[in-house]
Amino acid sequence: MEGGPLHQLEMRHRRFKTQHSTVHMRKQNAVCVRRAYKRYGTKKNPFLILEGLNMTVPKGVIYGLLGASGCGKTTLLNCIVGRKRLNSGEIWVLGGRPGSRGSGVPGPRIGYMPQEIALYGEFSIRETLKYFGWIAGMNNLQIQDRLEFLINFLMLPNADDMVKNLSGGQQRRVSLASALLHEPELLILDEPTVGVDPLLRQNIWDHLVEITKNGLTTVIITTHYIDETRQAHLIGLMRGGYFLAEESPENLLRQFETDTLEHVFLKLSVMQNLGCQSRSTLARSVSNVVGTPNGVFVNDALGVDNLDASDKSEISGEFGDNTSLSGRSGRSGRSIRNSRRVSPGAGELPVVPPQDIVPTKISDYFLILQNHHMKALIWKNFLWMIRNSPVMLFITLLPVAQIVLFCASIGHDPVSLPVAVVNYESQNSDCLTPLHCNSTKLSCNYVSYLKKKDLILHHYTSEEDANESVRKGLMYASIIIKHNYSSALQARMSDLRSTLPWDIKSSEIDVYRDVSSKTIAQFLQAYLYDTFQLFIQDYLETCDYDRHLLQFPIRMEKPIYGLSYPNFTDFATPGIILTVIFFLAVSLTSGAMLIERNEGILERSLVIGISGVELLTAHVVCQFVVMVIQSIMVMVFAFALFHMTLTGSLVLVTILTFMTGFCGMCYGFVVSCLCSSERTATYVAMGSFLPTVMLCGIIWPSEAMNYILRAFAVLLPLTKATESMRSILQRGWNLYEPTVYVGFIAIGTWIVIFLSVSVLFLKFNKG
Ligand SMILES: Nc1ncnc2c1ncn2[C@@H]1O[C@H](COP(=O)(O)OP(=O)(O)OP(=O)(O)O)[C@@H](O)[C@H]1O
Repeated sequence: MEGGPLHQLEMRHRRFKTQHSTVHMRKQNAVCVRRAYKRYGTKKNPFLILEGLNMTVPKGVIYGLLGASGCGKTTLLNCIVGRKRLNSGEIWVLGGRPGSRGSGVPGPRIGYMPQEIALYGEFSIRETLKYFGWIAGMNNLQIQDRLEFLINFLMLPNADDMVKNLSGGQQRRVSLASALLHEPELLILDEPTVGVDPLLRQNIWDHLVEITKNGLTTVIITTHYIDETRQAHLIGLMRGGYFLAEESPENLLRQFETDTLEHVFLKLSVMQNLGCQSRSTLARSVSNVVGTPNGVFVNDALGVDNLDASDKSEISGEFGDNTSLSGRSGRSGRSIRNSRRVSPGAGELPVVPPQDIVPTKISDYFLILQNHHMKALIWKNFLWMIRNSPVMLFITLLPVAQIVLFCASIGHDPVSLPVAVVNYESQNSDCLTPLHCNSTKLSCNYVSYLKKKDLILHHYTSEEDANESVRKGLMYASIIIKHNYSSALQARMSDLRSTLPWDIKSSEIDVYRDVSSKTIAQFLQAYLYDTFQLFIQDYLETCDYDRHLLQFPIRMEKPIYGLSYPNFTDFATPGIILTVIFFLAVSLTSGAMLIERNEGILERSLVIGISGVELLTAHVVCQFVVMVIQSIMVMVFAFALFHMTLTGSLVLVTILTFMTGFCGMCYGFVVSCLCSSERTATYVAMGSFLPTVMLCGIIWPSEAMNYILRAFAVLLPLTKATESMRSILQRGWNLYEPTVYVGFIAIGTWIVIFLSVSVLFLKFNKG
């Protein structure tokens, strides 16, 4: 350096003084991070990752981001690409704030290679690049050109090889190719050279040097191979939530008088650990005025103490200054903690300058779905379904299988019930004479009526033995008929007024039941009553009486709605159809979303510019097709094959079923937003399935429910929809009936609620 220290100080002071607009300067850089604070955990128990970090990446440089595993490099990159938000501080990327309207970030201006492979194993290399190319707005010809170049350059195998069949290193290279494909302005590569052989690693670096030469492309790269970043123009050494240095590799090596960057990092870390030095002192030891390829100056703290306060804050901001004067208050001389858990309230920051207001056109508000995005997403979703066709076939047929099982197994009258009979009058012998008015073996005639009811009768000789068989669980009931049954019954019927108590008692048939199964016990009771009624009316006719004399004197006329003999299947069918369609849509949607998210492809798609609304819409389109097929098949099986009652409009039933499936899809979106793994999503789906079945009046009338629960159950998505469908099916009601349209309104409201929650979640939940 020329001149004395005073001259140098003067020169530097002048240089700093010329910078008037910090915001303007920040926008000139490819990336500019100022006073970034990022914590995980809760406010009470925070885990601080970025602690007042400043970073400046001028345009057209390769920026090597170095730091120990877990120091927060990926977190920083995620904040830069707009996938995570800082707790405080500012980030400028390509002149705008990530995520702000008109910034283009996230968007195709960025090429992002995350640390994970983040690709679909079932797609070929060509299909993978086609998907990302389409999202970036490339046409097929452009994609093909770049594909050929990247396959050769990255030494990839055949373009039609499936990603899952590639080695780990090859998969990483496909991931790198996806980031390089559309030649973005800013390339963010999280450990691209892991598992790559040294020759190819060198080629990759050469390529990065090549593409940054014209100053139009900027690269931020993280790596664990510290010495490979010698080819970077700038290196940021990250430790303890901020940068120990942000310099060119040559300067770091020169200042530390060492041959390897590893040693530089080691020395800086040791110095930081000494803790007695302020960060400005630390930086003073390592920094000097350094020219970057674009002539941008970095990290010079020398002489800044002589500047006035306003200058200091500008300098610390503008120069990616890791001496961070503005963020230094209260931290000077503090040693880095081994555990970076900090007390609540740490990290109070100066006010961040206001964000520029980007003028928005009205058309921006209508441009929610971009054609090339939708084309790529829908194509990708259908391709995924085709590649997973066995699973998709299973999922598509599952509702049909369930409705078939339901129709075949639920709601029918139980048959072949074993019953013990002790007939003391006929001694269990077969009836030799038909029913007639003077019969002395009426009991035997009644027993033959019971046989017609498809009961399996077992004859016993004593009441004790018959009851014992019930006690042992062999029979559902024992029927005991007394010695003089016929004469007692005839006496009872001939003169009601003077019937003796003895005859009343003897004309009764005693039944001992096992009522542990309420349904069976009720059916058996009904069988015995019905059979006896038929028997006694037939008997009356043989004695020339009107058979209606012994009919229960309340007459059930033909029902206004429903069948004369209503069955449980008809009652439960609407709820079962809606529940099956709803919950299969939940599991299909949440599963697809979680696979997309957990395989990392979602993150990647969002960084390249896909919006939450586009993502949801594409899933809705693809899964709606599946749901429509499922619903149509379910209805064909329920109404055409199993002849479930359908008196109303099939169109209304179909629309309601589609809406319910759509509502299930939207709930699936919410579940996938709230759950981090498929296992948790399965628990949530299962956890909501049973309450829905129990509370929505599907298997038992809601009128029988506890009144508080009933008030709550009314609000659930399927309660009103089930009532509505039941009314269409059984009563033949139309849409103008309140019960019917309330069901539609209820399910529509839930669709809006679930969709809004999902869209808001995708929009705002960033880290
Ligand atoms: N979502 C999260 N919730 C809580 N802690 C997290 C979360 N993501 C990351 N962390 C923690 O933050 C720290 C920094 O993680 P990050 O992935 O940014 O580190 P890194 O420097 O990229 O590490 P590596 O080089 O190993 O990839 C780690 O201790 C990690 O466990």
